[in-house]
Amino acid sequence: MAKSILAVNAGSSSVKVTFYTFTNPPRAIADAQVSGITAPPATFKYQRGEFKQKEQPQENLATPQDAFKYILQRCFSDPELSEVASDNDLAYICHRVVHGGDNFEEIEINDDTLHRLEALEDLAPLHNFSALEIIRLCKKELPSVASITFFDSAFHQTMPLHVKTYPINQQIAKANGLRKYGFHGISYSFILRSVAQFLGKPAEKTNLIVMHIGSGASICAIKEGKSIDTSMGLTPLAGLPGATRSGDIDPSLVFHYTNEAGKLSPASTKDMHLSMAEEILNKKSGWKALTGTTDFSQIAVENPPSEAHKLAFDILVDRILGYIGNYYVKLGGEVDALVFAGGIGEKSSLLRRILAEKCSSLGGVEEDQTVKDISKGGGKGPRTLICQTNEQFEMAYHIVCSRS
Ligand SMILES: Nc1ncnc2c1ncn2[C@@H]1O[C@H](COP(=O)(O)OP(=O)(O)O)[C@@H](O)[C@H]1O
Ligand SMILES: CC(=O)OP(=O)(O)O
Ligand SMILES: [Mg+2]
Repeated sequence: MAKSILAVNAGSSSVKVTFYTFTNPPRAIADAQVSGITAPPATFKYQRGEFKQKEQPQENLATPQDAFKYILQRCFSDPELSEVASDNDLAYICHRVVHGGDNFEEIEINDDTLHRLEALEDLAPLHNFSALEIIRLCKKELPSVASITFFDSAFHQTMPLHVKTYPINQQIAKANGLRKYGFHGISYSFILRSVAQFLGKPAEKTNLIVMHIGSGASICAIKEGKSIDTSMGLTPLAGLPGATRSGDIDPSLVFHYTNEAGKLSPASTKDMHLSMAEEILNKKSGWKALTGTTDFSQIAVENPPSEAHKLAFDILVDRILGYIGNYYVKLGGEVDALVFAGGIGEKSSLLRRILAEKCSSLGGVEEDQTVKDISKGGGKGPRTLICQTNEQFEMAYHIVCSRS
């Protein structure tokens, strides 16, 4: 039997895993995810063909590594999933790694490349560490299978220099790699291809404003198939707020957070070496700080349970609008579509409706297909689309295209 591809997407609140056939295009054999890692109890969802299952595991799945181990054990022990019962059935494992630094192409993991990626761990504190833990686990538990990493940041390498550059001392910036990188690029790459196909245009002639709104949220301006700007920066903290992230703030806020702030010693968690400020802004801010929940489905409701929930919703709408206006102007008003994606972008019709209403000045802005048209406005202005993004597919597709 032909071997399969295992694609792993460790997000900040979820681990999504899909097994694919080694065919062009890859076909999903089974799909498993653990979501709500930051809002326990976590939920396990499993799909194999027509068979669907959803449950709350007894085990405490508090980290992406726990979630991955659990998923693997569930899939390998499913008697109906005969295609993948052990590492012998796998040709490749693809891993989404959020921060790739100056690596733009996929990388096959060996001791040397793993060390190089370990050097980037601090730059995506909610992501790279977990992805690398999963890679280390695969190396140990599935040693015969090659692990290939794909980088979220690679898609944004086309951003112009004046967009990528922070106006700080350039010697220090260059020596330390301090620039805008941008993330969610595997998702943007999938969305660009799917939406261009849907619109019947070549990707290299397609202009989009894409919103990937999940536990981490970002927006990307795509001109003629290339990223020209995106809201995340050196790290995924910049730009829009998220489940536990502040998004953009005045950087000086850090020095005024407490009277003691200047005196704090760095709080290094055992494995991640985060400074206290980084930890607060990455893990203790966003929806969690405002409302106590990281579950946006409790916030995006017609009658919010508290003023704080309403405020959280209004903040997200306001920040997204700021970027849409910015990118609409940068694209010279030539936008084929505004695209909603990511857990919140795909599922919250309320967020989409409010944003569409507020974007009506752009000329008319408004489920189980990959791309769905929800435009209103009689053909004036950009169309509004929902795209069910699929980072696992994107990685498997690249493997099939480049290695078969
Ligand atoms: N119906 C819904 N309405 C609003 N938000 C939702 C809904 N369903 C899921 N979400 C939110 O989507 C987010 C997860 O998005 P996802 O893109 O899967 O996250 P990750 O960052 O882990 O990849 C969570 O914050 C969850 O609360
Ligand atoms: C980059 C990022 O924030 O990813 P996610 O939304 O999957 O957490
Ligand atoms: Mg994600």
